[in-house]
Amino acid sequence: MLLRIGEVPTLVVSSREAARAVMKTHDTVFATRPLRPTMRALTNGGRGDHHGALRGPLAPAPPDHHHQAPQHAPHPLLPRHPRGGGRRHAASVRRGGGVPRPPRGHARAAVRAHHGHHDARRDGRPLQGPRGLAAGARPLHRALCRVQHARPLAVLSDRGPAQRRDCIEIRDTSFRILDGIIEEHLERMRNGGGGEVEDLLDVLLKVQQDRELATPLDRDVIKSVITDIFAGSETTAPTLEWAMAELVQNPKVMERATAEVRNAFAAHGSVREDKLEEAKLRYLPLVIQETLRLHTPLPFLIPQVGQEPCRVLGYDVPQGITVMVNAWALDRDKRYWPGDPDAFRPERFEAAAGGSAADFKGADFELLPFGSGRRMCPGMGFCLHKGTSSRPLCGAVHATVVASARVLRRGNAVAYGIVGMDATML
Ligand code: HEM
Repeated sequence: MLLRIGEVPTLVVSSREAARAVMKTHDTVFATRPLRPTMRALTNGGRGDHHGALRGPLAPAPPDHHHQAPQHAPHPLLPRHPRGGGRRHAASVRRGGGVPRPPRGHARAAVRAHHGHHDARRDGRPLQGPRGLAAGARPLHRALCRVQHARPLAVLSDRGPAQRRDCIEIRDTSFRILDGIIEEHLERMRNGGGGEVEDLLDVLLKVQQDRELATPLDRDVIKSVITDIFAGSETTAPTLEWAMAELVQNPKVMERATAEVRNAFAAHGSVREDKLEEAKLRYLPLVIQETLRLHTPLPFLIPQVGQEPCRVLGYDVPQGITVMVNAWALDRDKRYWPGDPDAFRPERFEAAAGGSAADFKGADFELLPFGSGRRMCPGMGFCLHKGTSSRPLCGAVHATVVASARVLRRGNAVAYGIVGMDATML
């Protein structure tokens, strides 16, 4: 379907075949995000992306960047891609070889960083070390929220100079706060770190000082990476909320999930995140998968733009056209989800009972909560927790749903949902 959004010709893709054509067959043609003037203002010219640090959620990358991206070199801050060893991660590479895996602590620091700003009680503290939210984190959080709110409009349209001025002000505010925090960190590092806990920014600054990086991380890139990681909570948090809401509204699903969790953790007396793997949960991952299907946080994924003319399912697609994959429609299409696509039914993924074998890792084009291809979500690995079942668990989401089963037992679901959601994402 061809739409005009304002003056932007936009191709909307709503079938599995068309999604495969765009995201797999012509992956390199559509590997770029549109960068209109408003988005350019908000993202400082899309800089976070051009340097291949952590791909910017709504920022474009030149296609050659993706062509050159090494196939097996995940970024030091990103966990490996669960299928394909990180091949989709655009990465900064050392000259003459792939990036060695960082010590485990670095990955943990990065993961914690993503969630830490939500709650000082947890030990995340992404940018503030052990001082938690004491100094600049609250203003930073506010500033980054403004960035997140400005992004969807900026990626879709240009509404003129006033919108651009707003975006520049929003960007400058967040960058100014980040500059202050970076200076504090550098000062601390110069003084030997004072034995404080290493956080995400420490990791980034250390990577920056690695002179062998072929694509250097400059300060603007670091600021963009941090902004991007915060953006990840815009998808994780609603997924959690929907998982809770569906559990509350579907007592049978709740009963089965709760029974599984109680049973698995009976020996421990309480739910423990560090025991998730050995708990061998099988039903709860299906609850999360069904939540991602029915409430996919980015219903049109993130727009891409064609770099050269091509043919998609026999149709000529001109260069420069914006493409949006309608994941929302795919998720509700009776061809792929027979019978009751609107119903919340985790059992539909029970392969042993004849259910769908589709998963959300980008190979099944009817289920694309994390997208697919070169621009697939690089944060998926942050959310995944490799379970012992054949399906991956969604780590952050999973841990919260598990924890909620405990709280729900006390009949406190709503209070938990409202008060505790962000605080317990990890
Ligand atoms: C439930 C959790 C999440 C969902 C459902 C999700 C979904 C998505 C989707 C659909 C895309 C666009 C993919 C495409 O166009 O093919 C995307 C891109 C992206 N996501 Fe996520 N995401 C999640 C969590 C995260 C987290 C935790 C992070 C960061 C730590 C993150 C960072 C990014 C980035 C940087 C991009 C842009 C990739 C690019 O443009 O190349 N996401 N995400």
